[in-house]
Amino acid sequence: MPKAKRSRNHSAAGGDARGATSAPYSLASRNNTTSSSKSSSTSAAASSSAASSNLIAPNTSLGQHFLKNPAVVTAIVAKAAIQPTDTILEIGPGTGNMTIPLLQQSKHVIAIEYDTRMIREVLKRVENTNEERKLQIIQGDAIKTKFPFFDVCVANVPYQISSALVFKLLSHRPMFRCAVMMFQEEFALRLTARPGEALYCRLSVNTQLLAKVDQLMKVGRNNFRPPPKVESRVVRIELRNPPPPVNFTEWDGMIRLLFNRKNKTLRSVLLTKPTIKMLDENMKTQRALNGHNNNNMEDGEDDKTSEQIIEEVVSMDQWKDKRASKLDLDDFLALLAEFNKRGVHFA
Ligand SMILES: C[S@@+](CC[C@H](N)C(=O)[O-])C[C@H]1O[C@@H](n2cnc3c(N)ncnc32)[C@H](O)[C@@H]1O
Repeated sequence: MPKAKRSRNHSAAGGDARGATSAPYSLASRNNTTSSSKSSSTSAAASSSAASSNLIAPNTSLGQHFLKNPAVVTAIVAKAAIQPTDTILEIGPGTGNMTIPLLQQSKHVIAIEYDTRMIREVLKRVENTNEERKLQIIQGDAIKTKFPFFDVCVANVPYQISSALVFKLLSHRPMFRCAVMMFQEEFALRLTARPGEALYCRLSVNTQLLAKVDQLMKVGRNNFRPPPKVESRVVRIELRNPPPPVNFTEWDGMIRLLFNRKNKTLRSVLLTKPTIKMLDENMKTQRALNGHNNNNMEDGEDDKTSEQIIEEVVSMDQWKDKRASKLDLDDFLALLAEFNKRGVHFA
């Protein structure tokens, strides 16, 4: 998987600035032409310029490791199960190795690419083909760009933006059908890691709370040009619909705290001075917002400090000596409900 530094150095991109704004590119609009004037073109023409695209010097600081094995491209696109009516969002099309088959199978592809050299290459590959009118390219940083409506997302992106991209997709609305994404192997395995596994982390629980993730295939480093240092994997992400009935800010506040030291007991993570101070402040704010005698709180709870409440909760048989690294989603949901019921809030 691409392992580049997520550089803010715009000149390193070999293109225009990675600005906060993003700009749409489209050959159809640029040339002011319509698809009907391209009727003699074929899909084969789109693929034929693949060889020339391979001459572009990859900028590895932008994670430019291009998929060079057509069988892998075909397999990834097949896993996306694209319908002819679909709008596809492709993040980081690079020289267009996946963009071309995506265009051939869908109604519309919107690609977000940071490097203008890549954009020119993709546009060149579709010029005068049947696919040209179906492609829209937005130049910019995918993390800063507002995503358009889409049915399916396909992406092979640098490792540095993987986490931000997953979180962006998890909160994207309206819900999309699925995202088929290539990641560095370890990152992909974190997404599906289970309690007790070494890679189980905040990313695992947040992702699994909001989505179903399937490991689809392993992709060896030699399928890329240039080969990255590590192996890659392709996963499918499907958002849970409806989403779980939990306040995500509250949830993530607790998960972040517990996974800071996931192998320590809940007691030793939560009963530290800075944590108690923070939870006391949250409690004061909540009490002020709700009125001191909060009807949702159990009798007598509103006189206790957060330290007392934490002490009581982590002493319960259910939570005694438990560590985040071994708890599953249901455990975390029950723990959060217990704290919230007693007036302890993490947001
Ligand atoms: C690993 S290459 C993949 C290229 C192509 N999809 C393929 O599989 O051959 C990643 C692509 O993402 C682009 N990229 C890197 N950071 C980006 C960002 N923040 N936003 C949008 N595109 C980015 C790179 O310029 C590069 O073209």
